[in-house]
Amino acid sequence: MDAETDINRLAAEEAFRSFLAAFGMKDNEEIMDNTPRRVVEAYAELFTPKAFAPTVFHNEEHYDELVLVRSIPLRSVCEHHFLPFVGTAHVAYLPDEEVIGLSKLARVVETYSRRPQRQERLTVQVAQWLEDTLRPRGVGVLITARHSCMTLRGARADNASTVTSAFRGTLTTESRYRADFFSLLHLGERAAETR
Ligand SMILES: Nc1nc2c(ncn2[C@@H]2O[C@H](COP(=O)(O)OP(=O)(O)OP(=O)(O)O)[C@@H](O)[C@H]2O)c(=O)[nH]1
Ligand SMILES: [Zn+2]
Repeated sequence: MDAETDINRLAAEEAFRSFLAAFGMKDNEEIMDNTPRRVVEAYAELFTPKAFAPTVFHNEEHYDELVLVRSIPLRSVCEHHFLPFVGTAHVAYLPDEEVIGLSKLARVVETYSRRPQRQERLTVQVAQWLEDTLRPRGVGVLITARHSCMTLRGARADNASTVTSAFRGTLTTESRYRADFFSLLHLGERAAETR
């Protein structure tokens, strides 16, 4: 997957300097001199995906149960307030002819997180990427996240978290695989509780 961010840093810094001035911060030298550069660098980092190759292997063992990578850390920025949302993604698929390098499931979550996002879109993009890249028999993605725009400000709903999911193929059509997906997730939660 290609990295495709093109940022005009100087223009962004100038714009943020104007933003700070409009907030009445003109007299603070440190803020006016250095903060715009730091903020631009911070958002540039948050919005620059790393390119990666989706390594796949022939499924010579005919492995035909779910592969689930649990608890992939997720950090993104909401497109509405440009504030972070942070959480966890669980990504599963039912292989057909090929299996994918496990780390690629974490990398795809990271890639789609590195842009202004909406949790629903991120969830669907990860599921669709896996569907398009691997042509598996099924896909399941579940994301849980806390949005700081609704915990730190606004509604200030401190502990509220949002759960979204996307399914493809057999995870949509066959209840057995959907049930497996959730039971594997819960197994993980119970194991984590006993640690
Ligand atoms: N569906 C969805 N909504 C989101 C996401 N991230 C933030 N939002 C919401 O986007 C909405 C923007 O609503 P507005 O009414 O335009 O903004 P606002 O006045 O700042 O709203 P409040 O947050 O309620 O103060 C808010 O309800 C946010 O909670 C997301 O990933 N998905
Ligand atoms: Zn928001």
